[in-house]
Amino acid sequence: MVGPNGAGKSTLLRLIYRFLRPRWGRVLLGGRDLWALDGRGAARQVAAVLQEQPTDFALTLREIVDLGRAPHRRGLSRDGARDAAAVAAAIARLDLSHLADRTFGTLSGGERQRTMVARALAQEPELLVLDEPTNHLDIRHQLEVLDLIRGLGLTIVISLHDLNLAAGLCDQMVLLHEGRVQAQGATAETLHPDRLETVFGVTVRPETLAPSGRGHLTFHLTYKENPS
Ligand SMILES: Nc1ncnc2c1ncn2[C@@H]1O[C@H](COP(=O)(O)OP(=O)(O)OP(=O)(O)O)[C@@H](O)[C@H]1O
Repeated sequence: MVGPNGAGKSTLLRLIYRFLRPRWGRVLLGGRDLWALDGRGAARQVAAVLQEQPTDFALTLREIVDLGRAPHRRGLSRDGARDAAAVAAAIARLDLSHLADRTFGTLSGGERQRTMVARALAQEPELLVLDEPTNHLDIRHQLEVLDLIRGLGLTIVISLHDLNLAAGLCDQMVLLHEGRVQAQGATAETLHPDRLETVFGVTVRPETLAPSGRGHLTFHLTYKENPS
């Protein structure tokens, strides 16, 4: 999902992870209305990694990731070994094992972001919602998180500001503008330069990267006096 600032990306994602209840329409997952499930049932289906991070600064990284197991627990009963294995696997997958006993407050922005992705994975959802997950990440961790996302085998709904990154990652795209769906469908058609120029108010040039030969969009401010 892409669109300019204020287009409604976070709002649409909030509807999908049940933070906002739709005033009309429904959010269907596998044909089932998410609001027909109880909160715990919905949390077993949908996990979210948000731009806002938790303020549980005194908890350790492992404890934060363990919070992802809450929807799988019933009352006081819990399958400790199963939970611990899911938590450890998620932490290892995000390359955070060496930091597992550090308190959240002492982690860098990028380490916190990866912790939140690990918590979402520990939740073992069917659908993962990611709101700008590469914020705070250096280039290596951006590539790693995106690579991880590609390999998860889950349905993922993601908002990204980097249109080239989005084009390389997503099979289907929704382009939002002023609270409405401007276009949706296969990524290449949705991100057509003419449409992007209208929505973002910039000049868009399709270029070809050398030596890979891959397509790449560049963006330029549009000046009336200097059309080049
Ligand atoms: N709780 C709210 N109350 C009133 N207006 C809101 C609320 N949440 C969002 N908005 C408004 O709705 C519009 C869409 O906001 P949203 O956060 O969904 O945009 P976005 O596409 O995620 O933007 P960005 O790229 O800047 O993060 C904005 O104009 C925003 O100010």
